[in-house]
Amino acid sequence: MRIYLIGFMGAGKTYWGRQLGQKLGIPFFDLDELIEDDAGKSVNSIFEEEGEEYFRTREKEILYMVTESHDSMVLSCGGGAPCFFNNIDYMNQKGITVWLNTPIDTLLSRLKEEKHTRPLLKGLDDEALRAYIIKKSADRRIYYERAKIKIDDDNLDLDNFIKLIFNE
Ligand SMILES: Nc1ncnc2c1ncn2[C@@H]1O[C@H](COP(=O)(O)OP(=O)(O)OP(=O)(O)O)[C@@H](O)[C@H]1O
Ligand SMILES: O=C(O)C1=C[C@@H](O)[C@@H](O)[C@H](O)C1
Ligand SMILES: [Mg+2]
Repeated sequence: MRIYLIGFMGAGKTYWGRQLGQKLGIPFFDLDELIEDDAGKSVNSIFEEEGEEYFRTREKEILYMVTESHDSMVLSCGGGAPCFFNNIDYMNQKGITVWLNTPIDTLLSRLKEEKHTRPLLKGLDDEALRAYIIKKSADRRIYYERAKIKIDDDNLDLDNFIKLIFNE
């Protein structure tokens, strides 16, 4: 069983992925962390030094590598991963895709604190950040909504989170 968590930056993919892997007793990976380990530098530095296009190519390659080498895993994807190279179709073929459709206000309050770790958010003040989140999440919706499972509730505990994924 492969579970792919997708959704906007700050949606909670890394937060939930780690807990889910532990609870289900299967390996957990974070795609951004795999890319960082492989490159030996942060996502920020990759964007700065190699550019976004290079990052997206590595993102796809590492998505495929970790998928092909694990029949069972939880993979927390980066916010843009499903939106490039038909990656969402690939993930749908290979496992269960789960979209964390976290409300804009929750995203905003989380991302205000963490702008510096996300290259696409650097330098945005609070108002510009809100506008960016609204626009970019609307643009990306066509990819996110192709997930097999959609989670709208941002106030769940782990057991209820798992029940939603397995339709219990
Ligand atoms: N359900 C939650 N309850 C409390 N805090 C949360 C929850 N989900 C996420 N957070 C916190 O919000 C912040 C952003 O979450 P996280 O890093 O998991 O986002 P992400 O979806 O992985 O984003 P990215 O696409 O940028 O990797 C983190 O500080 C995390 O601890
Ligand atoms: O939403 C995005 O495009 C991104 C999200 C992060 O997880 C990282 O993958 C990177 O900062 C880009
Ligand atoms: Mg993350």
